Amino acid sequence: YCLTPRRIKKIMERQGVRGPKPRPLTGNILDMASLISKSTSYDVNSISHDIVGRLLPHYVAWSQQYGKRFIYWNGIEPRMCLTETDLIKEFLLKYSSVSGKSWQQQEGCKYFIGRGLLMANGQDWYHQRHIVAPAFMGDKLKSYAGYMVECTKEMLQSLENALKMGQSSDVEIGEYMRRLTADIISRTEFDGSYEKGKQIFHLLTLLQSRCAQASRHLCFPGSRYFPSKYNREIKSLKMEVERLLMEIIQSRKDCVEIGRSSSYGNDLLGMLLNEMQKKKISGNNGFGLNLQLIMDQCKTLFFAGHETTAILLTWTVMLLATNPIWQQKVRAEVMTLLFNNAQTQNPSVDQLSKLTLLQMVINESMRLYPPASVLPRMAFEDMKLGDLHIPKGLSIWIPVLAIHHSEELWGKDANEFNPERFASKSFTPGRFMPFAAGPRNCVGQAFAMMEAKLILAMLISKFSFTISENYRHAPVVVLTIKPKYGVQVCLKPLNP
Ligand code: HEM
Repeated sequence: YCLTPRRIKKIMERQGVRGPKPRPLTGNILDMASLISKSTSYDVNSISHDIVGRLLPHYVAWSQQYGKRFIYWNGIEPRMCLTETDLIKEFLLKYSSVSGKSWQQQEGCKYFIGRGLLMANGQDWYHQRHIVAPAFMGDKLKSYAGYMVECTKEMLQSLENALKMGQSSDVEIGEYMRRLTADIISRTEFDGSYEKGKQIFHLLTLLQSRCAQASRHLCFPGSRYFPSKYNREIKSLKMEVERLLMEIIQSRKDCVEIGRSSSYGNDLLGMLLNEMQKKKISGNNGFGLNLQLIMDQCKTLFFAGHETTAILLTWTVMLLATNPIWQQKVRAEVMTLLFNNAQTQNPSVDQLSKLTLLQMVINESMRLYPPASVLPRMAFEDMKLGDLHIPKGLSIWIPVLAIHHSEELWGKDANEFNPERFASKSFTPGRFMPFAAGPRNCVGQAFAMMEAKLILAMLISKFSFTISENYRHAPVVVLTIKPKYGVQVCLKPLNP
């Protein structure tokens, strides 16, 4: 904990990479916290997308002082900021097998999502990825569209009801999107046991917020053993989540064992259980899935798969509400291609890939407000990256938000909403990476895109919307980039 970071610091300093002076144990965490609390203490005056200084003030300050490459300390973990796109590409593509999630990241998520795909490393990650990835491809992926359409119809109905019953046409769309994406992932994972799934995910959301609060104290080793209020609550929530998950798993196993069913089911959980059974039969227990890992995977997919998409949808609605011309263009495209000019109520899922304007708007939304604002990865071996020697143990910190807003990479209008920039498909990889890149990119990318397009298309075909006078533009980072006070929009049914 002491000698390795010092060795890393020396190696980097010899290569001209410097940074702010760290304090014992907490490193630069307190400096970052103080800069962020100052920059986010006020709302943004107008709806400006120039948000890097607000959300990453430490990046702005240190890159101005120390240059593009600088090193800072997240507690006892040294992190090097990397913004050069060719080096990022090389790092994510070439070194994915010898880099991964650091001890600190794993420790922060241990009680919450455990060692599922998102937090796994090395061979363990490789085997998990090969089990999970097929669930998000081809026909399997298409089979989830039914859940998405069904849940979205319910959400649209509840929006209509809220408008009928309420005094005003204002709704906070973020809360609707959060509930909708949680419903969708809950059905995709647990199909028939979906109501119990919702209960599990409610507890998991509580667990996530407790872990986030406790992670502020996780800057030094051993802190998770303190019998603090957070740690006690975290343990009891974790036990309750796992008890409910075990109940679902056990009932599936019982059905197969007494011969009532020949498989564990077609949902995500069924697929993981079938895979575990296959491994058992072939006697390959080395990388087989055990029950703890299946539970961790269920939690991981819920965590990684609902909030990110809900945030993407919420910011996209805000952008369309403030850009009526684009809203109209997207509506026209959706009505023609997906709803056959209102002759059908059900969207034709096969046409989703033809919605180019909607895809451009979604891309622009993820460029301006990338749900994952930074990508941290640790080097597990010494490596050569361009002209740099990266020592084992150094974390590479990729500030996705800053790269997405860079004038050098996107031009003078980098902070403006202009979906037209995505009209040509040839944008350099390394400068647009909402889903990361390389072998360790987002496994649910295609699922998220299908879900986002279906939900936005169905919403825009039913309602027109403008931004409410009550909306206060105040993006903040709480794991993802969130609107602090939600996004209030005025909805108007298109066919009252
Ligand atoms: C707009 C929506 C989404 C965004 C922007 C997003 C973004 C990302 C990013 C940036 C990563 C890399 C994180 C890292 O390595 O530090 C990632 C990984 C991951 N995502 Fe997503 N994601 C989205 C939706 C989903 C969905 C819908 C699912 C599943 C249902 C999902 C499951 C995962 C998993 C399991 C990983 C870990 C992959 C691995 O390490 O091999 N994501 N996502």
